[in-house]
This record gives sequence, structure tokens and C-alpha cells, in this order.
Amino acid sequence: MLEVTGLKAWYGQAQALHGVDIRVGVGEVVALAGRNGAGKTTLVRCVMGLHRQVDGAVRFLGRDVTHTPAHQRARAGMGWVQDDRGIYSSLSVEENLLLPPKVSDRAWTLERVYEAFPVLAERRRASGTTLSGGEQQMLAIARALRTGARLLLMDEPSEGLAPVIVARIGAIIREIKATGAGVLLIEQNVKFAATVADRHYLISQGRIVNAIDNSEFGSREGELLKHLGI
Ligand SMILES: Nc1ncnc2c1ncn2[C@@H]1O[C@H](COP(=O)(O)OP(=O)(O)OP(=O)(O)O)[C@@H](O)[C@H]1O
Repeated sequence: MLEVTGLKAWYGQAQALHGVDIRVGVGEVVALAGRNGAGKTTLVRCVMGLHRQVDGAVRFLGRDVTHTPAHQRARAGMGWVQDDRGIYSSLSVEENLLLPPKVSDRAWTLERVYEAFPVLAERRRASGTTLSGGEQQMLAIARALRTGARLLLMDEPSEGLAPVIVARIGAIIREIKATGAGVLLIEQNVKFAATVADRHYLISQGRIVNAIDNSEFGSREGELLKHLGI
């Protein structure tokens, strides 16, 4: 579904990505971990079409989208769950859920969202400003699902959340996977990533330095943690 090959990216003269290869298959959850400044956000921005100083190729659903504008990639089925959560704070939960444009017939109905996220049903009339961190994260994920995105790019969904909420988010990611959607998950919490991911990529200084199948995670966790300085 997503194939990134030989991706290079620059900020002016400074090169941030040095030939990155990653892929996400249908119904696959792929985790990306790396230290601060390793290139995770740059990579996701390149995939979404938000960073234009690039070389190499990004293919999505069999089409070369390397030079396709971001709004067209979103329309083709890429959904970004941002780390700042991108919620309209002056609008209610339900209004936030009604805004996203539908890009495919996989779009989740409001009823389906409320079934999967009971807390959003309870808080449907609450304004964005009054939501807890966990509720905001769930709203951000639900908004991406409302579009019918085929590939979700998630930026640190577990960050700053209580373990019980992180576990709930893990269950939701597994549910998304079961629908056949792909997920690219930026996640420093590799223990959490291991509960949902099929594969782990480790990025360092703009290069993928390790690709680990989740079945090997138990024996190679130490290697990952050491690399991340955890
Ligand atoms: N707007 C920018 N202008 C110049 N250089 C940038 C810019 N954004 C990022 N960089 C540089 O690009 C490299 C990769 O940064 P990036 O933000 O992609 O890393 P990251 O892995 O997402 O880090 P973090 O976990 O801190 O968000 C770093 O060397 C960073 O300093």
C-alpha cells in the first residue's frame, strides 16, 4: 500500500533523510522509532506531501505520488493523526467528527465511531478545549477514520497518556488493522509498539538502520532500547 524507496529530504542545504526505504502492506501496522532529530517527522511529512525538497519515490496504492500535493494524497486515502492532535477547540466533539471530508466508502459512520469510542459518545457535546489528553487522542484517531483513510500515519499516539488509555488505543489500532487499513506508527514507546506492530523500523541520522519483525521483538528489544538510549 505504501512504498518509500531511496527517499532523501533536505532543509535548505542540510540533508535530513539519506535514502530511506520503508513499506506498509494492506492491514499492516509498521512502527518507526528513533532518537530526537533522527528524521521521523520529516519522513511522515514527506509521505503526506508536506515536505517538498525531496528525491526518491513515494508510491501509494500502486501510484507514484512523490510529487502529488498533500490534499490529493489525503483524498486518495492518507490520513494523518497529528501529535498536536489538530482538534478545533471551539467546536464540540461531534462537530469535530462531522467536519472531515469522506474520501472512500470505508469512512466510519458516527454510530460506528461512538461504538468503538464510547467516551466520545459520552462527550459528544463537550467542546474540544475540555477534553483530556486521552480523549483528544481518541478524537484525532476517530476523525481520521471518519474520512475512510486507507493508511493512517500516527505520530506518538501514546505520548503522555495513562497506561489504561494507551491500552485502549492499542485495541483501536488492532481494530483498524482488522479492517485492512495500514498504519505507520511513529512511536518511541517500543513496548507499546510491540503490542500492535507487525514490523519495527529504527531510524538514525536519516537512515533506516534496523528492520525487525515483531516475532523477533522479544530477542531484539534490548538492541532497540540501547539504540534509542532508553
Ligand atoms: N524546519 C527545519 N529546518 C531545518 N532543519 C530541520 C527542520 N525540521 C527538522 N530539521 C532537522 O532535520 C533532522 C530531522 O528532524 P525530524 O524533526 O524529522 O526528527 P524527528 O526524528 O522527528 O525528531 P523529534 O523526535 O525530535 O521530533 C534534524 O537534524 C532536524 O534538526
